[in-house]
Amino acid sequence: MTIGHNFDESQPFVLIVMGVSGCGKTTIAKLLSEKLSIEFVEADDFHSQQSKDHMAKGLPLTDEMREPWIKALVSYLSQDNKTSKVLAYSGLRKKHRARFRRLGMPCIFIHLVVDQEELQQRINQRENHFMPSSLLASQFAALDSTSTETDVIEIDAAKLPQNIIAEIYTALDLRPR
Ligand SMILES: Nc1ncnc2c1ncn2[C@@H]1O[C@H](COP(=O)(O)OP(=O)(O)O)[C@@H](O)[C@H]1O
Ligand SMILES: O=C(O)[C@H](O)[C@@H](O)[C@H](O)[C@H](O)COP(=O)(O)O
Repeated sequence: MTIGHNFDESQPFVLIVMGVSGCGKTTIAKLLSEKLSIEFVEADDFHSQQSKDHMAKGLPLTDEMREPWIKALVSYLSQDNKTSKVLAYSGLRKKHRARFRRLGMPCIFIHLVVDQEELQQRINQRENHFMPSSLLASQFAALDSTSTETDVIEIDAAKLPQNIIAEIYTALDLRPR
């Protein structure tokens, strides 16, 4: 999908790299922030210790538990609408994605799509992270489809990071830097 003609990179914007655990949100969002020279925001840094402990035990968050997390994220982003940011955030729930669209800054979602088998391997290889791969099934169960949302670019993310970045650049019609 190409939404480049609706996207003006000369004005402050928020790019939200989303998807289930292990799809590459942090990896791709960090690369984008470096290439675009804009702030990187990691949604995992906004979880309470209680939520992280809960997930580390193999228990999924409920929407009720996600609520303070979403509030903290939206509150952080709404403090500054003058500088662009790239956020790594799972964005599984449609009603939560809608909250970011009300920030008052153009907001584009990049949904990284990877199959469960590949994700399982990635998560098992990842070190120093609270999220176990046993939560993958519940991640897919919580994921509300993005296919009807016109500001979401769905990217097949089972490829090399540099190829994913190239696809995002094409979809958003970003200037090469
Ligand atoms: N495109 C990719 N191909 C292969 N491995 C990847 C890719 N993107 C990320 N990874 C690896 O998969 C693991 C999960 O990536 P991460 O960026 O932490 O995902 P997320 O933030 O979505 O949970 C990490 O070990 C990372 O190095
Ligand atoms: O890097 C990851 O594995 C995910 O980003 C993960 O840490 C995420 O924060 C949780 O999945 C909690 O949120 P959700 O249950 O809403 O995805």
